[in-house]
Amino acid sequence: MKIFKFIKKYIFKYKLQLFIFFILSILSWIISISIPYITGNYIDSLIYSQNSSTIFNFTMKILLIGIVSIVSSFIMNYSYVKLQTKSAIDLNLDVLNHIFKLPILYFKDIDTTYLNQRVNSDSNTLVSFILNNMLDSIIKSLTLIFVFYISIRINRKLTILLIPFIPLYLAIYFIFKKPLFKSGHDLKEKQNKFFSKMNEQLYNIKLIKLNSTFEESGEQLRENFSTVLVSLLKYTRISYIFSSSDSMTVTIYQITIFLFGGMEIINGGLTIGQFTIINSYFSMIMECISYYLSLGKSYQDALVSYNRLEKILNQSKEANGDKTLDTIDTIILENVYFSYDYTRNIINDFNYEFKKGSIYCITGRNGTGKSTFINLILGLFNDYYKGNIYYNSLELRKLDMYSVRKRIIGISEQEPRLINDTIKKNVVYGINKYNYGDIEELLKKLNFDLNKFSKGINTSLYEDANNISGGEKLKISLTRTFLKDPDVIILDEPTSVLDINSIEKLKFILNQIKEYKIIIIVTHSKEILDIADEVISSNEICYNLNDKINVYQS
Ligand SMILES: Nc1ncnc2c1ncn2[C@@H]1O[C@H](COP(=O)(O)OP(=O)(O)OP(=O)(O)O)[C@@H](O)[C@H]1O
Repeated sequence: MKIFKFIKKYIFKYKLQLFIFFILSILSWIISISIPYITGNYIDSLIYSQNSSTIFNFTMKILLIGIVSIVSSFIMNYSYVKLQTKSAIDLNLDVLNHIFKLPILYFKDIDTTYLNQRVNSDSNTLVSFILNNMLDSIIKSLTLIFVFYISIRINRKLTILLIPFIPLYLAIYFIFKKPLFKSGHDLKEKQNKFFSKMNEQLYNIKLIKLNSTFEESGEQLRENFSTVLVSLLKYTRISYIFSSSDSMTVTIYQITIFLFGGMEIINGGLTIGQFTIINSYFSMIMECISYYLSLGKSYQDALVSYNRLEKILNQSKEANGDKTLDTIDTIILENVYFSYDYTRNIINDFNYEFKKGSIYCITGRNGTGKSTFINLILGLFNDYYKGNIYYNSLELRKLDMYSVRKRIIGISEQEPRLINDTIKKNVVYGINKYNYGDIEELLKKLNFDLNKFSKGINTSLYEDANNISGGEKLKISLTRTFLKDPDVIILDEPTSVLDINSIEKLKFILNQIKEYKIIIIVTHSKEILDIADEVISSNEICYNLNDKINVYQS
């Protein structure tokens, strides 16, 4: 029931498809349940009346039913596929949307390919489970009632013989419930991890080539696969024992029907037509019961998926306030502390004021917290710091930083990533309003030679392809930052991959625009320090890296 509650909003969104699917499922059920009855009566009328019009009527009926059945099952399947795919993708995107808003440190120990795989397969499993069973479970119950009723009316003794098999089925399900859930869960986890490992190998193709670690990579995959195989075999063993109990029961049923049904015909308690009706209806009863058995199994599979999605959705989103700003004039830090793991402070009682109209350079040794500091003032660590950070007079935790970052902060990262799209799309990524002419002008100002690219600004770029250099990537990211024309500009190591000439161009642009902006630059390079109004050493941010006594606890 909790799975249904969780999924219903995704499938009820597509009411028309759902309606068509339901109506046609019911039609196909009526057809399947009436055919044995019509056939049994046909056999008896052939035996007792020998009238040729009976044959004509029966064949016409079967032809009509056949045509209706073919057309309706096509439309039913078509609606099902549409409904299933759309609902599953909606669920998938909702979960992804939640993941996007989890604290950045959640991703520290998470394999994102694995996570993606997991969300996708779990969303599909859940939607399919509900769609396949929501109506089927009702139809199968109706079938059981209807078929029992007709069978009892035809032959009470034979029908009563079937009843003890029902508790037997239930007992089998309850015995296998836990092992099936556990082995199913284990298998899904291992499969997702294995595929993510495969993906990682392709992602690191350059690293593998440069170090010629082809054999080691293959070996790693094989090792990983062997754990998948162990889980798969265990799951197969348990599933097989579970399903073979089903076939065993079918065999016992059939023996019972043929033995007692045959005797009843000989003794005149059943006509041949009635025997075929009962025989077909008993097969339906078997189908229904084995459906309920497999429902138990697929419910356990769906429960695994539900628990895994719920675990993600129960993760709290990162703190993000609701106040917004139209301009930023100052960023003030008051007694700010930050630690990743509460064993060592990366930022230690830091106080500072950043004002519009100045360029600030943050320098310092590797690993001393410069990038951490940038992430902190951008609002990525809102759940983890102590002290106060004010934008104008509003504390960072109260601000809707999604909106502030989107509109009035521009960031160029140390290792900018590209989206797989054209140069133009990469430059305007995340920017709603821009002037097309400004793009080319900015690229030119940064010494970015568009003529080198076959289709100019419309050339497609790929993050992992080598059709663009590190410096060119950085220039795209810088162009995006300047095109946005934000109040705060943050550049993390902007000069590390730029040539001297391009550094001079960048400095020129920064000096030109600084009057109305707060510009913060993280740098190791001395070449850019001369444009700084203030230089902050990372030692000031964390004045004693080994200070374990003073570690703050949140
Ligand atoms: N997600 C994280 N979890 C735990 N520790 C982290 C995390 N990110 C960074 N650190 C640690 O925090 C310290 C500061 O890292 P940070 O990246 O801020 O340094 P940095 O000054 O920018 O270095 P660099 O000059 O090399 O870019 C490092 O010791 C690093 O190992």
